Amino acid sequence: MSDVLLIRGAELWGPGPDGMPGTGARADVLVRDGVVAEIGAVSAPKDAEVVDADGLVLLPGLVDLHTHLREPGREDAETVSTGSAAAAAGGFTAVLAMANTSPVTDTGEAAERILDLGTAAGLADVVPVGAVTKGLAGEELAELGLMARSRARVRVFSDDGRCVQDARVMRRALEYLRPFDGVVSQHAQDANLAGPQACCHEGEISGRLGLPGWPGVAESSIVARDVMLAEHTGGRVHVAHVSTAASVDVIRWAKARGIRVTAEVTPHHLALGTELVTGYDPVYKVNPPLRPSEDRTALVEALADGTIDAVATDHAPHARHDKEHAFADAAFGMLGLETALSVVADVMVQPGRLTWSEVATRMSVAPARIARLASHGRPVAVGEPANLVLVDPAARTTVDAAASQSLSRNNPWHGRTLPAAVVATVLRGRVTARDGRALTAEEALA
Ligand SMILES: NC(=O)N[C@@H](CC(=O)O)C(=O)O
Ligand SMILES: [Zn+2]
Ligand SMILES: [Zn+2]
Repeated sequence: MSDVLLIRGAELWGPGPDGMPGTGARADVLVRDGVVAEIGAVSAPKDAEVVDADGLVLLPGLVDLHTHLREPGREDAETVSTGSAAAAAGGFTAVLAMANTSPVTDTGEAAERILDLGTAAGLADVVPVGAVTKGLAGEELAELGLMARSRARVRVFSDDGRCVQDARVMRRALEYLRPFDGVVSQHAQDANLAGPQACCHEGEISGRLGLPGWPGVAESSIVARDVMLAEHTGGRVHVAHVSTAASVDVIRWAKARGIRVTAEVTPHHLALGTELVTGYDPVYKVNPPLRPSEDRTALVEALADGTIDAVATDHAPHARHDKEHAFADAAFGMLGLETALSVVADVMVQPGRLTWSEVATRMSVAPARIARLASHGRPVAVGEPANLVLVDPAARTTVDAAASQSLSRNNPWHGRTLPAAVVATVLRGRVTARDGRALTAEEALA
């Protein structure tokens, strides 16, 4: 493969050299040695690989703050390699790998192992998230400082899958992480309000189906507590997978007060409603649960106005033998990496709620800033690392779960037709995926 790449005639919607929002102006982008070398009307050097980008949108490579890659421990559901392939196919150049693996990522060595697995796969920057507490047990702080100072330079810490329930532990984590500029990504859910059997939104539908539910207040009450702890400590809190209107209100209030809080929403919480569980199909079983339309409307508005900073997938692969059970017994979680951009295009761009420039902000610039990733979410400008995604905004694709790059098949979008498609993903100047297929590891590292 050539080390020189010419992307010809793309609409530039990522932030420009001055950091200002992109305007969609058309230009050629020449990439050499992993860096953007020239922008404008560029004649192709004779050794260049040329990608015709007529009618296509060029954005900085997407960054996912919330991915479950399952390695080590559950390589039957996903590996760093297969998850990286799904990421590249979906337009991502960096993913943050959640710590709820087996063993848990709660030491510097464990974090470095994840980093090295990502490097070996070569399809996306795999950035480990560190656990907040040892073994995700919620009691003793994990080796936060050692993870932060390791080669993996961990800045995002989360017990995701579980809430940091103890306010004292949360306070200590926020205090401890301040000098490292770290952030706690909280799975906000009061375990005492939800109950161990909860498996969908608590409301009229859960009552009718006879399924125990999570009330929305189990989430918003923890968000309220955490923003007050962030104010008290001066630390940074990030709310993972926000799912209720009340949580959005708390975040809006906290931001207005100057509290250091950020938030993410998943494509599925924007687009899918609690009524889907009436068919008892476990593909719609996810934590936090799909919510009623009032909540979804508030999430869409908050993502549009920037109260919610980022879209994150919460890509949660599960093997068939864990997912294909009666609703009450199935594992929580759904795939997300390969469909995220199309779902955002469907819910946010097509109805005119976000421009492509704002998509670049919510799916690349903001998540990179929250995770303190220096080489992602950058302006499309000369001298910047060439981490890019090329999107066809006019494409329509019917999702085929069987065609996924993920090892798992728990894809809630199967059979749905979605707008916009990732044409190419570029990581430091190398094409990592074309037309929904990631390169093989050998091709990527060649
Ligand atoms: N989202 C889910 O339903 N499941 C996640 C855990 C989590 O994100 O809380 C998982 O690890 O499977
Ligand atoms: Zn979670
Ligand atoms: Zn998660």
